[in-house]
Amino acid sequence: MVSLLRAAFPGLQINSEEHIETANLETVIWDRSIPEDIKKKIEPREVPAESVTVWIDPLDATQEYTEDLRHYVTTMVCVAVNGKPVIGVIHKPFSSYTVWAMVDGGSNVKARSSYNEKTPRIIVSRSHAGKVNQVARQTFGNKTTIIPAGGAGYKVLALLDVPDEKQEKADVYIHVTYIKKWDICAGNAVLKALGGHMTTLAGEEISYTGSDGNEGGLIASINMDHKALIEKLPDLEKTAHK
Ligand SMILES: Nc1ncnc2c1ncn2[C@@H]1O[C@H](COP(=O)(O)O)[C@@H](OP(=O)(O)O)[C@H]1O
Ligand SMILES: [Mg+2]
Repeated sequence: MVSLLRAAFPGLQINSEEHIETANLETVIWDRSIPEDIKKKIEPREVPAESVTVWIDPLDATQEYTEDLRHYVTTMVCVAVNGKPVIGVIHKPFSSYTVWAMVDGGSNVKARSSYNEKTPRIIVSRSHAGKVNQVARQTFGNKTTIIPAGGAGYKVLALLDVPDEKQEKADVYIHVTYIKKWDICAGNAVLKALGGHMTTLAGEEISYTGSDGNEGGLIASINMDHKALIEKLPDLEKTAHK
């Protein structure tokens, strides 16, 4: 993917979790043909190459992959323009399922028809949990269901209408520890394109340019009052997280 994008669009800033020496990159040529089903749904837009940052996570849920929990694994690509997430692709390689969405441009996925705002099911990290269980219970009470799961891509898919029997469903995704932008940009773009939100725990938009880390934690929701969710979070948790 890195090689293909570098060859097709020289000059783009491409940040991938996989660090490959440029000299070792096999050149993959893309003929620039876009599948018809996608072409029908998108409006091409021209932007200066300098405004674009691409974030690639070749294997999200690495820890779970090593435990043979393959349903958590995704591969993600995100295109940000001026730091704003615009195109997100989340691919589940082991069920050959792909979600894509473009802000103001179309998608192949939608939100579910209802979400539980009062006692939401919260999906959280199973391997980088930090204090997330405590935060979720403090915010939504002891009755709230906490679903530990692997992968940031998987957890965003849990908020959507995804026809994959191994995909759990949740109402809110919360992460309290440090996380890399290639883990979250695609999910952020998909949610934004569908009218949802992914912000830091303080409610700030995450900028997908510059440094590769997000230190403010994250909360993601769709078809909910996102601002009200943030207001419910304990103040202490809204500050920097490492
Ligand atoms: N504190 C932390 N520091 C660095 N990366 C983190 C992190 N917490 C989560 N991540 C990364 O975010 C992704 C989702 O995490 P989780 O499954 O715990 O929710 C994983 O990506 P990778 O599997 O691509 O490394 C994980 O490594
Ligand atoms: Mg990842």
